[in-house]
Amino acid sequence: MRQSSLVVVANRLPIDDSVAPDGACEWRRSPGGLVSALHPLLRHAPATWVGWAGGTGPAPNLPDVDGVRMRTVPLDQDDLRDHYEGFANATLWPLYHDSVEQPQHHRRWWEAYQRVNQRFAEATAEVAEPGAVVWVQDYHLHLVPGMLRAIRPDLRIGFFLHVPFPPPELFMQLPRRAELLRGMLGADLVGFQRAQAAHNFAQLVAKVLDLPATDRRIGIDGRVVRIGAFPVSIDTAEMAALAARPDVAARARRLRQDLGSPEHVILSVDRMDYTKGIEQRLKAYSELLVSGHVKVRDTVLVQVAVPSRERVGQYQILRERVEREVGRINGEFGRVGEPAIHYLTQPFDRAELAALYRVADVMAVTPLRDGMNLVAKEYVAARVDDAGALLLSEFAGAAAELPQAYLVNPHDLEGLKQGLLESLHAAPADVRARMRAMRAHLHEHDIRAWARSYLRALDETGALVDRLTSTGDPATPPVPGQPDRSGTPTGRPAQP
Ligand SMILES: O=P(O)(O)OC[C@H]1O[C@@H](O)[C@H](O)[C@@H](O)[C@@H]1O
Repeated sequence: MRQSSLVVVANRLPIDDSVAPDGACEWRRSPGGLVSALHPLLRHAPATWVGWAGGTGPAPNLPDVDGVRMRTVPLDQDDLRDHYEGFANATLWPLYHDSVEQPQHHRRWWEAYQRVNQRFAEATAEVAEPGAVVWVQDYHLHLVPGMLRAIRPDLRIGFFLHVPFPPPELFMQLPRRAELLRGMLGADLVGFQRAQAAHNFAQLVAKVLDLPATDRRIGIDGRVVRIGAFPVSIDTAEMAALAARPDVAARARRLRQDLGSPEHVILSVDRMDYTKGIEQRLKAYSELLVSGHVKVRDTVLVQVAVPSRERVGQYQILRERVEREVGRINGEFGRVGEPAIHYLTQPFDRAELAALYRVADVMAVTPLRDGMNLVAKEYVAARVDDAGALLLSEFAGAAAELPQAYLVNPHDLEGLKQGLLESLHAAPADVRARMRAMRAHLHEHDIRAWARSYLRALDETGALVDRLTSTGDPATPPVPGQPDRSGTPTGRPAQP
């Protein structure tokens, strides 16, 4: 078994399968996301990515992807239903997003969650070389740090949560709250998107486990676990380069014509998820049509809603409701060849997405709760022309970093309507100034800065990151507000 000095562990492998022209199955690196973030670091390691390849068959033996080894963890039908669709996405996901849908609790789901986490921990233990750095990602794998430490105490283990971490009042509902917290504390560093989440975690650890905890450090079993905020980001330069391509700019012009050359284009791009506030946004738009503040010929809404977790009941219900509402609005306000809403459920390739971003005068990103929301950041990165208004929910993690967006509370229907109108009719100079400031922020705080700052904080000696970044990639200075190697926050803290 080949072993690696850096191991990333995530529920999904960073690859997609597609069918080659000769009919064979091909695996390709998935565009965007975490893999783009880590790739520049991983390729110098050598590194292994431990994850699920999708589906429920036997684990495929995958080739290295761009120099990164793939270690597949199989899930069977029961694991898929009880671990992924059950405990991860019908218990934790709604609970962590303010319980906007009711979290469900089933003992069978918890058993599957433990079983699958143990499988991930064992696979990781096999591929990590002595003293390796292991970075565990997200809410599907809360127990892995603890389980892994029990097998391999020599490892340096990090855990990062991409979604919000809820306040104690909500988390306390979990029947297995103590086990989940203990699992995370198997790590040396627990990272969150926002400082508030780290605070929630420290409070819970003190309350549920009776351990000494501050917002920075927790003592357990004679060890110190550090906690902190590391807001995740995107590959800003890649998105900007894509959006600046002449073919993408031409495609954007064409899209505008295809939309009927309206005065205003509003765009929303979401996974079909009840946390994204799609229904609230449609209601606001529909009321603006009724009151005549928005007219179909002048303004169009393009709503991309890519189906997600389709076997989970709450997602099925949402899709039906969204589609009924889109149909109603188009029936009532559209005309032949002029729908009020252009509704698309297909996933887009990156170039088409960049063209859509470039055509959007207003990008409406209004989730009810979101760990970060990378679509908001992608839109900003794509606006190389400094145009375009970002309408952003206060409840997206991104709002703390992009205060120049037009911020709204998506639970407040009148406020949402007001925000839409304000961003639609904002003075071009104001729009430009805001966009420029947001682009400058993302230029500095990109995904590489995020990965490096996290790994620096995890690997306190700095040996690993120095080795990874000494091969051509210029070292990035610590990100303001995030811990440096000594765990000391630097510069301006991320806003709450
Ligand atoms: O993996 P899924 O269920 O298709 O969801 C997409 C992503 O949704 C994100 O918001 C989660 O934090 C990721 O971990 C997840 O991969």
